[in-house]
Amino acid sequence: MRKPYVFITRKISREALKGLNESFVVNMWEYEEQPVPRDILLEEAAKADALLTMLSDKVDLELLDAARNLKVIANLAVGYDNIDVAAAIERGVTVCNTPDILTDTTADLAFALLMATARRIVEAAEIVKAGKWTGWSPLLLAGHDIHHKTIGIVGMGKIGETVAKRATGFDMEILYHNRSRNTEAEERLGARYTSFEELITTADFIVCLTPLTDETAGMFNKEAFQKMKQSAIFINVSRGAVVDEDALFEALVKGEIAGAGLDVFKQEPIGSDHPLLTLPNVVALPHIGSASAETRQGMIMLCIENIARVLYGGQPKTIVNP
Ligand SMILES: NC(=O)c1ccc[n+]([C@@H]2O[C@H](COP(=O)([O-])OP(=O)(O)OC[C@H]3O[C@@H](n4cnc5c(N)ncnc54)[C@H](O)[C@@H]3O)[C@@H](O)[C@H]2O)c1
Ligand SMILES: O=C(O)[C@H](O)CO
Repeated sequence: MRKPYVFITRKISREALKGLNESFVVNMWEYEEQPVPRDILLEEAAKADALLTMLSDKVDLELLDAARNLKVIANLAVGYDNIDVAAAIERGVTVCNTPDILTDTTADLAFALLMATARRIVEAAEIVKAGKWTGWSPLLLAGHDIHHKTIGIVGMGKIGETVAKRATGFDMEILYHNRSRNTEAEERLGARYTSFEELITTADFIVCLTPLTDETAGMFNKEAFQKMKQSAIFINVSRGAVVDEDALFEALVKGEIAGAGLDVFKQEPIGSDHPLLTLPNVVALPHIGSASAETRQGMIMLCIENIARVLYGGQPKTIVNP
């Protein structure tokens, strides 16, 4: 009998594959930093019973139509905007993601990015390393306070709520906007539900943690930035396409908002000549929200477990139900 074929779209440790190797034929793209080229992905998908994909792999109609044997896609991310989930389900393909396991790690990064942007940590560290620190002075690199300010979280799901928990330690007032009320966060963390409009006009820190959907694409546009306080700091750890980046650049240049901390971009990797990267009040990170060694290892093992479960005819641990 033919052994099921599993294709992994990025290099991961051979050690992690032990659980799959016994029963399945496993192949992987042997590069850690380069995504698998589209033509190879399509060829592999055509043979695969299971794919372990990255958020940079587009799983669209073309791929799904080529993937006649495909039973499961395990995406190494909680976000699954790179996958046409409806089309996959229609073809009987199970789609899995990695929720929960990355929640605390991503919330840590979101809060670290907020702090780095508010307190100008990256700028300050660069000045010291470049030998440009000429001495202490009263307003040298004076940033914005975080404690006792108002944080507004757009997308109060698992990570949003965990960022809110961190904000309580800084005595912050917590506002949130979500598709539905999160009464647990209201009771446990004292968070207050507001409209999107109220949140963006009153918060000192606006943190986006929604998934990327048709509804959220471009939600942070020119109008939204114009409504924010001039002292507001915008943090995005969701997906780049929730932001109109030209509008964000304009808002920063015109002083309509005070700064931005961005872990994600519309085009990844962002070009080194992108206008946003020229601004000192932008802290830009290379999509590292969940990137701790422990969490990434946990995400990989969860994907492998999901693949094995589906190929053995069972239910995955974490399934995407849009
Ligand atoms: N930068 C990173 O490395 C990184 C890491 C993990 C997750 N993420 C992103 O963060 C997102 C959230 O992850 P999560 O685990 O908290 O997911 P989640 O599903 O628990 O939370 C998402 C929340 O967003 C809300 N939401 C959806 N559409 C909305 C809208 N139009 N307006 C307001 N709220 C809306 C949902 O109701 C939900 O509460 C992921 O989808 C992913 O895109 C990024
Ligand atoms: O959606 C996700 O999980 C991130 O973007 C990567 O961890």
